[in-house]
Amino acid sequence: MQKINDVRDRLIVALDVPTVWDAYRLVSTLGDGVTFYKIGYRLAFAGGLDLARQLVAEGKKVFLDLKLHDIGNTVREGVESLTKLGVTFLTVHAYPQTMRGAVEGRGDSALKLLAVTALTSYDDGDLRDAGYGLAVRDLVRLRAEQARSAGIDGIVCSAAETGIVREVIGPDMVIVTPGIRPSGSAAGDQKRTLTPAEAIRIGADHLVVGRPIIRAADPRAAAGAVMDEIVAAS
Ligand SMILES: O=C(O)c1cc(=O)[nH]c(=O)n1[C@@H]1O[C@H](COP(=O)(O)O)[C@@H](O)[C@H]1O
Repeated sequence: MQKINDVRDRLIVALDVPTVWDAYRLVSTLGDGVTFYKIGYRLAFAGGLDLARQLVAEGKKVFLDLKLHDIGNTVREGVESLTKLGVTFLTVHAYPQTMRGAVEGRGDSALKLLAVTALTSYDDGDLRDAGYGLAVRDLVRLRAEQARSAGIDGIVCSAAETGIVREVIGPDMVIVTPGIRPSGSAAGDQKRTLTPAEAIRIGADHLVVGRPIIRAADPRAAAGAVMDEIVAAS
């Protein structure tokens, strides 16, 4: 498992809010208890890249979740541009050409690339509908192997696959798990979910949590409860 010096870094809160203003309000509500934020489609397309720079300047860690996927050359050039933002993580889809392009673009910068294996909203039936002949666990395993060969830094998967992924990637790559649901919270569109405590016990390095925190009546208390679970299970 990766060495994480500050246990707070194990929780990544997804800033899936409509505006930079909403994001700032949330970051200020959550305060020092949350050190790591994810910026995805919603904010990235609404001023989120400048926000990423700003959060980094304020000492927060940022996971830029752009899930890049294109021909290798285009991915390489896009990743090269993104190395200048100072963010910690960037996602690409775990297709071999895409991952190789991304690794070239990352070069020896500090940016860490995460490969998204099988989205946590997918089950075996959804993969079949998308034209795949593999079950979720087999696809995750294959993509984790390909990510390791390509020189990717970490894997995004459901916490339920942490065991098989760790077996494939060894101790040095990081495992980041969305689809986290504290007990009693609504799954929404997520199909492969685990609780924060289960995810940590099974060996996930970082947990991504969005709606259970950002849509809670009291986001600070919700984040605190997730963090308490993480600390107790660590
Ligand atoms: O790459 C991701 O972060 C990601 C991969 C995945 O397989 N599943 C997944 O839910 N995510 C992201 O993780 C976050 C989960 O949010 P909630 O379902 O609201 O907790 C969203 O921002 C998703 O875009």
